[in-house]
Amino acid sequence: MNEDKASAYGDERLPRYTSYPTAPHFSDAVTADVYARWLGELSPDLSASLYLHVPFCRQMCWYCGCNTTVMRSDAPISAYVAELCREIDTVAGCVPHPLTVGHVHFGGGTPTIVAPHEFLALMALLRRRFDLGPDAEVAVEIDPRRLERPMAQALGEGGVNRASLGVQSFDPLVQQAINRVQSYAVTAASVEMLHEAGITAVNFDLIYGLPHQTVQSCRETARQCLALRPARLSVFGYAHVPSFKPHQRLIDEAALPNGAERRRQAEAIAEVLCAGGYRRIGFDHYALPDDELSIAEREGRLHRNFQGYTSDACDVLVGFGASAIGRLPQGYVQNEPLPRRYSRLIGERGLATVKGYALTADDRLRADIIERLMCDLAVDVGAICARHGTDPAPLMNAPRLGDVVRDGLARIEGHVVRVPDEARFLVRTIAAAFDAYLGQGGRAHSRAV
Ligand SMILES: C=Cc1c2[nH]c(c1C)Cc1[nH]c(c(CCC(=O)O)c1C)Cc1[nH]c(c(C)c1CCC(=O)O)Cc1[nH]c(c(C)c1C=C)C2
Ligand SMILES: C[C@H]1O[C@@H](n2cnc3c(N)ncnc32)[C@H](O)[C@@H]1O
Ligand code: MET
Ligand code: SF4
Repeated sequence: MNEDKASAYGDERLPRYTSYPTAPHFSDAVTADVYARWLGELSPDLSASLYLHVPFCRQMCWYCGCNTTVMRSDAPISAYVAELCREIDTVAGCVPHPLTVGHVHFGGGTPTIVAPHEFLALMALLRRRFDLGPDAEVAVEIDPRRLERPMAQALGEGGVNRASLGVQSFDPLVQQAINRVQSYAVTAASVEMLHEAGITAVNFDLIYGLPHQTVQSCRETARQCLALRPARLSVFGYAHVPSFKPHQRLIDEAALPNGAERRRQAEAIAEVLCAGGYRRIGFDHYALPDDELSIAEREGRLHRNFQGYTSDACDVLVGFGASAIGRLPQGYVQNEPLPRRYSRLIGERGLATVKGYALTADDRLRADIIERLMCDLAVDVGAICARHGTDPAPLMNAPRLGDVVRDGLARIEGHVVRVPDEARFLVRTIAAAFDAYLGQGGRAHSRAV
């Protein structure tokens, strides 16, 4: 792989391909009525997963790119939980039979900001309205700075069996610069509380490319993580997009590492984690060899959804809450992102769909190719085209694919496209060669590395 080319590709702004087409291509043609009809058409043999979004935090981390707002009082949060319940009832009422659910994910924001009894009520409602098997995976995103024992216990009681903790960086200088002070002791105490509640499958989120972060500081954070032995880690490159996340202006741009430094940081974290016994999953996840994500990766059963890499092979993803995205066989739906407008829409109709996308045959083909490439770092375009009953030649002849092959980012054998390990961090670049909408979104994406 040519180093200069690799760094030029790494500086490109590209989608993360958590869906195809990506969210910027959704339109208001998909309304709540369309969603209700799509739900009504679901066949009983489909497996479903649920995503519930809680868009509140007690304090803003300056780097944050998630859909969240600072909420200091509890009353609006309780009101929001009631709206989530109304949405759950409405959706369940639109489906002609109880959906079989294998995975539930609470994301945010900080879902553990709700009161313990509210969380238990939400879980009880989900169990009443859906067919949640005894081995359903229930995962919750957690802010370790705010986790208290009663909530940890409620999570365990409610059936949570996976927790994802925001760690980001253990470096005190970096923590000051991002307005997120969180000692190693606080993180360790959260892990301990979760263990006591019976929740042993833990994920840590880390970020590189933050202000004042260095290769050395990234290595040190990764080493500290090893001591706590989470089953998984997600390692994201800081996406600095102050034009649509204005609080990111509080980040000192002069202290941000450049593209070459970001690449060294990502590689340093990978090196420490792999030396510590973790396997690399896709371009930004790491997992212990006996973790379900590692097993799924080895068996070619890895998938990609809005949370990133997953072993979840669901046919239907139902999203609840402000900004939540759903994926049905017919296409994507997205809820209103602003909590106040979300509340109003739920009050009026019980649904808050404002955008979406009806998939075409060509979208399904490209979505399959991009997902396999993002998950396996290789894709048999010939086999996927055969399944879709179409000719692989136009895809294999895409000019961008020729470019990345010429520059050593991918190899082609017959109709198989393979990404060599040294180009793993650039897999989005190769996936983009199969994206028919590339460059049409008009919105800023984050850097490829
Ligand atoms: C918990 C917070 C979430 C993060 N990302 C998502 C959630 C729920 C999901 C998400 N992120 C983006 C989209 C749009 C469509 C897509 O690319 O597939 C969705 C559904 C895009 C996005 N993510 C970040 C930014 C700045 C953008 C917009 C620009 C772009 O499309 O690239 C930053 C960011 N947010 C999160 C992560 C992990 C991340 C960057 C590494 C959290
Ligand atoms: C859900 C996870 O997303 C990551 N995260 C949140 N905001 C950003 C951003 N701007 N860039 C990269 N990663 C981010 C954090 O690691 C968080 O824990
Ligand atoms: N809000 C939590 C945290 O930052 C979970 C990850 S970010 C959605 O710690
Ligand atoms: S990173 Fe997590 S805790 Fe921080 S503002 Fe974003 S959602 Fe809230």
